[in-house]
Amino acid sequence: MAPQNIYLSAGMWEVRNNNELTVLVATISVLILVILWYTLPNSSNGAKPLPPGPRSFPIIGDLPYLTPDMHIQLTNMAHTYGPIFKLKLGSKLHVVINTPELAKVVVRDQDEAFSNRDQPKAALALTYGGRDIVFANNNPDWRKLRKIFVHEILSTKNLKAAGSFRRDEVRNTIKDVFGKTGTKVNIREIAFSTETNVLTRTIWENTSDKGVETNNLGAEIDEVASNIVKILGRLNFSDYFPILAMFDLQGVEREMKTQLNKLDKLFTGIIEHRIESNLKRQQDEVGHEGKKDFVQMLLEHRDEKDGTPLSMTQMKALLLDVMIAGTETTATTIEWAMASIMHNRIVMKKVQEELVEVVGLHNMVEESHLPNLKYLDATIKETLRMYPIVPFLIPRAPNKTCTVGGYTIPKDCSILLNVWSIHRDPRYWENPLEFNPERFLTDKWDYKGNNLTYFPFGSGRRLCAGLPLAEKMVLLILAALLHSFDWSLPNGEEHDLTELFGLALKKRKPLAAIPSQRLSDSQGRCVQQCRRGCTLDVWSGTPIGPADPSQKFLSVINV
Ligand code: HEM
Repeated sequence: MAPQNIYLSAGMWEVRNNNELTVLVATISVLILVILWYTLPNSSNGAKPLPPGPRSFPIIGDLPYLTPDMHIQLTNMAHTYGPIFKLKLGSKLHVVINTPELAKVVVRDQDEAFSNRDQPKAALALTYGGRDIVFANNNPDWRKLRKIFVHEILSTKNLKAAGSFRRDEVRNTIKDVFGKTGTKVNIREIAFSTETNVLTRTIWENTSDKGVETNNLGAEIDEVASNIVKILGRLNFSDYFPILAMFDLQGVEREMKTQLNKLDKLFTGIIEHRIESNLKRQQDEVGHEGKKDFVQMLLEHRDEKDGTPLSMTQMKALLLDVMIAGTETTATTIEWAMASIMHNRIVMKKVQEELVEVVGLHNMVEESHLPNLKYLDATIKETLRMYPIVPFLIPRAPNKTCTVGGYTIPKDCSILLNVWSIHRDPRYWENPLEFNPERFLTDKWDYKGNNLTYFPFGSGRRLCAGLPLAEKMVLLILAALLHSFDWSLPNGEEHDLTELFGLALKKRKPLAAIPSQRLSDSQGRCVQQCRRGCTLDVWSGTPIGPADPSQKFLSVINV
C-alpha cells in the first residue's frame, strides 16, 4: 500500500472512530448521570448533602491537616465549618459533632441506628475481633455481655458486697503513702495501683492465693494498659486505607497482639484454675464467704442451659475491658482532679473543710461518708468537665445511612462526639475556662448523659458500663488522699495543667506531689483510738499509751 493510502486509511479510521467515540462518550455520560441521579444526594429526590468540611486531597484526604492536639484542632474547625462537619482521613469519612443539640440526635433520638462502633484494626486485634463490650457492634453477644456486666456484676448488691476490698485497698494505699511522707509521690501511679488491686480482688478474689501467679500484677497490668492505650491512640494507616490493612505496615496489630497475649495468658490461667477447683468442690462451697467474684459469676453464665452460654473468649474479653477501661480512666481522672485542686487553693481549703465536717478528725474515710461529700463530688464533676478523659468518646458508626442536622451521614462512617468542645463552649457554660466546682452544686447534674451539655461518661446505649464503680472509686480514693494528707509541689515546681491528647486525655507532665501528714498526734504519730480508751499506732496496731483528748485520731477501733 502506498504511503498516502496508509495515511488515508488511518485518517478514515480516525474519522470513523471519532463518530464511535462520540457515541460511546455520550452513552457513558448518560449512564453516569443516571447512576449519579440515583446514588448522590440532590435536592429534587430529597436526599441531603454531606456535612461541610475542608477541601480534601485526593487519596490521602485530610490526613495532612491533622495535628497532635486533635481535640483543640477539631474545636477550632467547628468555628470554620459549623456544628457538624466532615473530615476524610484516607478513604474513611469521619463526622465531627460539636453541639449538645446534634449530639442528642445521635445518642438519644437515633441511638439504635448509631450504636455500632467504628472498629479500629488495633481494637479488633485486642478484643478477639470485637467480642468484648467496648468495641463490639450492637449485636446479641454485646447485649448479653453488657447486661451481665451492668445488671449482675455491677449490681447494687454486688457492688456493696465488694465494699470491703475497696476499703482494704484504699487503706493500704494510705499506709503506703504515709511511708513516703516528705518525698515525691506519683499520683497517677498510686491511683492506678489502688484501682488495679481493687479490680483484681473483685474479679478473682478466690484465686489469688491458690496457684495462679499474681505477683507484681499491678505493675504488669499498668505497663500493659499504658501500652494498649498508646497503641490505640496511634494513627494506623490500615484504618484509613483498607487496601493496605492486610500488610499491617506500621506493625500496629502485631504490637497489640503482643500486649493481648500477656493478658490472655493471665486470664486463661485464672479461669482454668477456677474451673478445676470448682470441679473439686461441692456446689455449696463455691464462693468466698458467700461472696461471688466476677469469674465465678461469669462461669455460671458459661454453664447456663438456656439461651447462649458465654464462651471462654467472651469471658476473657470482658475481663480485659474491666482491667483496661477501668484502670486507665480512673487513674487519669484522679490525677487531673488532684492537679486542679492543688492549683486552686480555695478549692483545696473547701474540700478539706468538708472532709473534716463529714468524716471528722478521728476517723478514716468510709464509703458511708461519700454521699455527704457534696463539694468534693462537685469538684470531680468540674474536673471531668474541663478534662473529659475520653474527649471524643469512643467513636460510633451508623448501621444505616441517617440524617443529622440536615446532612446525610453515610452508613459505617465514624462519628466523633466532641465532648471536650461542648464542655468548654461559652454558649452553655459561664466562664468555661474557670475551674469552678460551685456550678455543680445543684442536683441538676449527673453522669448519665441525660443533659448533653455534660456527658463525660457518654450517653445512651453505649454509656460507660462501669459508671457506678468509677464514681465510687474516684470519690473514695480522692477523699482518702485529701483527708489523710496535705499535698504540695516539690520545691521550685510550677503548677502545670497541659494536656496530652490521645484516646485518653492525659496530663502531659505527670503529677508528682509531696504528702505531709495531716492527721497526727502531738508527736507526729498517726494514731487510732481504741474503745477501751487507749491509743494505738495506726499502722503497726501496737499500743502507745492512754488516749489523750488533744490527740487527733485517724480512726476509732473496736478493741
Ligand atoms: C472515671 C472513670 C471512667 C471514665 C471517665 C469512663 C468513661 C467512659 C466513656 C466516655 C466511655 C464511652 C461512652 C460512649 O462511647 O458513649 C466508656 C465506655 C466504657 N467504660 Fe468507662 N469510664 C470510666 C471508668 C470505667 C470503669 C471503672 C469501667 C469498668 C470497671 C469501665 C468500663 C467501660 C466499658 C465496658 C465501656 C464500654 C461500654 C459500651 O460500649 O457499651 N469504665 N467509659
